[in-house]
Amino acid sequence: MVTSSNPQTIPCAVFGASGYTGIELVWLLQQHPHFHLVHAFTSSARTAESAATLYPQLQGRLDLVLQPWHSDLLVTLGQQVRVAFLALPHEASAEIAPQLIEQGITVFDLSGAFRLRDETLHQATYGFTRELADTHSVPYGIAEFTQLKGTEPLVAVAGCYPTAAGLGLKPITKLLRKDCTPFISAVSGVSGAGRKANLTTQFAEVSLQAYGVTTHRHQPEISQFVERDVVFVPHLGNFKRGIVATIYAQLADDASIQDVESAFLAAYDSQPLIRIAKQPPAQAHIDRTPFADVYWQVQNHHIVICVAIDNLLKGAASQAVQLANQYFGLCTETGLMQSSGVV
Ligand SMILES: NC(=O)C1=CN([C@@H]2O[C@H](COP(=O)(O)OP(=O)(O)OC[C@H]3O[C@@H](n4cnc5c(N)ncnc54)[C@H](OP(=O)(O)O)[C@@H]3O)[C@@H](O)[C@H]2O)C=CC1
Ligand SMILES: CC(=O)N[C@@H](CCC(=O)OP(=O)(O)O)C(=O)O
Repeated sequence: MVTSSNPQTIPCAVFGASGYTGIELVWLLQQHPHFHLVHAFTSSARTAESAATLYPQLQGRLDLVLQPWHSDLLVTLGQQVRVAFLALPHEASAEIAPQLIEQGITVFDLSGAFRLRDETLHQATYGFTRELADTHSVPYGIAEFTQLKGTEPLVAVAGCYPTAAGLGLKPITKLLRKDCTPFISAVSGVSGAGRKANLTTQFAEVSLQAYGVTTHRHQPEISQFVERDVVFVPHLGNFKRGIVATIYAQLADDASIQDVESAFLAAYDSQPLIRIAKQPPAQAHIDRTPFADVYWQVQNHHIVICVAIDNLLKGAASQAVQLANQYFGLCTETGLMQSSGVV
């Protein structure tokens, strides 16, 4: 275990470092007091390139060369690092994670490859199979609700929309009507789709619009976490980063406003990266921060919950670092409070 009185460093690597969540991880880990970034990898399609060539805003602030990943580096990597953060497409994570685990490296995976426990549901959602023997034992990482022993080989970091929806719903699920199906409407900035070129996320094409209605892969993930069916409708908005989610549900007849208040306070009072908001949170409030802002109102037995997060930080990179902090016995917010974002 690493503690602040025992300032040991933990060598780590980032995969997918040229992508949006990967470069955010690199930036967080470079400034972290306990993690030491030994390698940052791109795909094998690239040649070695400085991080500042791909992200000029880092020029003069980060002197780091991103290396193309080749599987012949595996054994050496196993001797060099203790932890790997994977910011890769789902199928690439599914392939690389077991190889890293085999080398004794603990993996924090930001993709959807290991989030759904049920193999049939995973296949129906993602369209590929996983080579991992026991997907049921992989911890699902929403940091405020995940207990890690520090011995798990793999942690499946939650998705961006599921983090927003889960943080809003999880504290009050026991207070809902048994037959209530919560409705989640959420708007994401375009960085949610990653850096690769894509017509639908090109600046001139984006106009606030719902997508994936009834088919989005985050519906089963949210449902698995809150342990009930949900309706989820994501929207793409014409802004760069952030998710603003609005959740509607019906409270049980015997649930009071005080019960709701107590449930949220019990869940979040001692959580430094959750802010109970006094007004509906805006994208600007969480932009480039590791916080989730949570707000609710009850009218009769209707509850509306609003949650805002930065998709690249609390929805991905800073949540992965939070989980890694917890894994190594550090305070959850270590190295995160001053995070500023790259993209
Ligand atoms: N964007 C977001 O808001 C969130 C994303 N996620 C998840 O995080 C992961 C990364 O997303 P994001 O950063 O947006 O994606 P990007 O498209 O921005 O980046 C993908 C990265 O993966 C690398 N890569 C692609 N294929 C391979 C491969 N076969 N082997 C090694 N490296 C490879 C790319 O390298 P190269 O540049 O060389 O092609 C690039 O560095 C995804 O699984 C995504 O679902 C999770 C939460 C939020
Ligand atoms: C705007 C946009 O396209 N968002 C992505 C979700 C972000 C993401 O990469 O999903 P994970 O959090 O599951 O990894 C999508 O709808 O697929």
